[in-house]
Order: sequence, then structure tokens, then C-alpha cells
Amino acid sequence: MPTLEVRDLRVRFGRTEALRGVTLELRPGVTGLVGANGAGKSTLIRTLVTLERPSAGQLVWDGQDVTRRPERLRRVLGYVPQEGGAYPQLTPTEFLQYMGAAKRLDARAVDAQIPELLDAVNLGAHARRPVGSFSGGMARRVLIAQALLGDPQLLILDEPSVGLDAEERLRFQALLRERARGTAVLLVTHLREDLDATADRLLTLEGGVITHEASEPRAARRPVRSPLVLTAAGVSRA
Ligand SMILES: Nc1ncnc2c1ncn2[C@@H]1O[C@H](COP(=O)(O)OP(=O)(O)OP(=O)(O)O)[C@@H](O)[C@H]1O
Repeated sequence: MPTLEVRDLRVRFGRTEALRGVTLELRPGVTGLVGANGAGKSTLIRTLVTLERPSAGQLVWDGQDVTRRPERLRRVLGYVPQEGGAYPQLTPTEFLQYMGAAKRLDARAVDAQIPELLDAVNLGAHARRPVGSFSGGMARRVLIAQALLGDPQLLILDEPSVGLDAEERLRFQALLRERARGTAVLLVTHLREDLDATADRLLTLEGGVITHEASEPRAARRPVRSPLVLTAAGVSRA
């Protein structure tokens, strides 16, 4: 089972130690990550997607130490960044082709997958319009689609559903649940509703360390009100 092991990860910016020894395992399924502003969520994500170099600690993918081999991780990775967007002059199809080339995926396989991905985020009817003419939520869905190119084994999602309307959020949640069956997903979000609908477990980051972990099968949490409550101190039971 493809697993990312994060061992005692530390990231320092000058005098600030943004991550102070994070240890966790990402297995197939959705791991939700919550934490207050400044807790270190973005730093953790940026390190996992190899944009930031750890000061100490290890990243182990599928049993192999990839800490100093970022290209190994990039090969299996899909990423929705918190900010940024598709090039406005490109259509979603062109942007996905561009991203496929950047990820060194086979061009024909990418072309074959694009219609399915655009349908999955309900943009099939807009494949020929430039992304610059899209609403914020539509542009966000283009980013979600590009993260799924090549069926990555590891998905890192930073506030992926910001700007999505109610219907599109439900579609996104269903897509994520379906993908997470064989894919390790890390979902950072402030949206409780997305966590309730998708997360198999919840991690709380505080001051650069994981302070709480709550594992609950989604099904057990969904029916009534969620038994998990997010408080300033982390995750607790109602
Ligand atoms: N490039 C940087 N240079 C210096 N300090 C940084 C840098 N990036 C993050 N930090 C510091 O590291 C700490 C963690 O920041 P980070 O952005 O990871 O938190 P976060 O949990 O993502 O917050 P938010 O919810 O506001 O996005 C903060 O103290 C922040 O000021």
C-alpha cells in the first residue's frame, strides 16, 4: 500500500522553527489537517510537495528514503496549492496538457484523460473557453482537475474547495472519497463540512507539532451530528 512516512520533520526559517518534529503517516484514505493560523500547515504541505527543504527529519515513500530525492516524490504527487491558478489565456484542456508535460506524463495518455477529469469537476462544457473568463470557483476546479492528472498515488490539497458553491462542493467531496480508496490524501481545510464528508482521520497541528490525532471511520461520524468538535485546542469529543 503506497504510504508516505514523515519522520521527525523540522523546518526552520531563520530563528523561527515552523515545524518542530512532525511525525505522521499518510496511507490511502483522507487525512484531514487542521490548525490555527501560523500553526505550520502550509510549511508542512510545502515540504511534502518538495517546495521547501526540511532542516531535519525524513520523508519515506513506499519504504524508500526520498528526503534528498524530491523527484521521486514529485513523480507520484498531485497538488492543489492554496494560491495561484491556471494561466488565464489557456483553456482548461490546454492547461492540463501543459501540466501533463510539466509532470512528464505521456501526452497521449494525458489527452485521453482530460475529458474524464474535466467532467469529474463539471467543466466538460467549458473545455474550450480561456480560464481567464472563468469564475473563481470554476478556476479552482481546473486546479483540482490538474492535480488528478496521471492518477497520482499521493494527493496534497491545500484549501481545495475555497470558492466552490454547494453543489460543486458535494461533487468535489464525492470525487475525493472515490479517489481516496487507493490514494493517500492530505487535506488541509478550514471547512468543517469537507472534513465531515471525507476525512478518515484528523490531525491537529499546533506550534509546529501534531498535538491531536482522531481516527474515526467517516460512516460512524456522519449520521447525526459529528461527535468530533474542533476547538481552539484541537479535536475533542462532544
Ligand atoms: N518563508 C518564511 N520565512 C519566515 N517565516 C516563515 C516562512 N513561512 C512560514 N513562516 C513562519 O512559520 C510559521 C508557520 O507558518 P505557516 O504559513 O506554515 O502556518 P499555517 O498553519 O499555514 O498558517 P495559515 O493558516 O495562516 O495559512 C509562522 O510563524 C510563519 O510566520
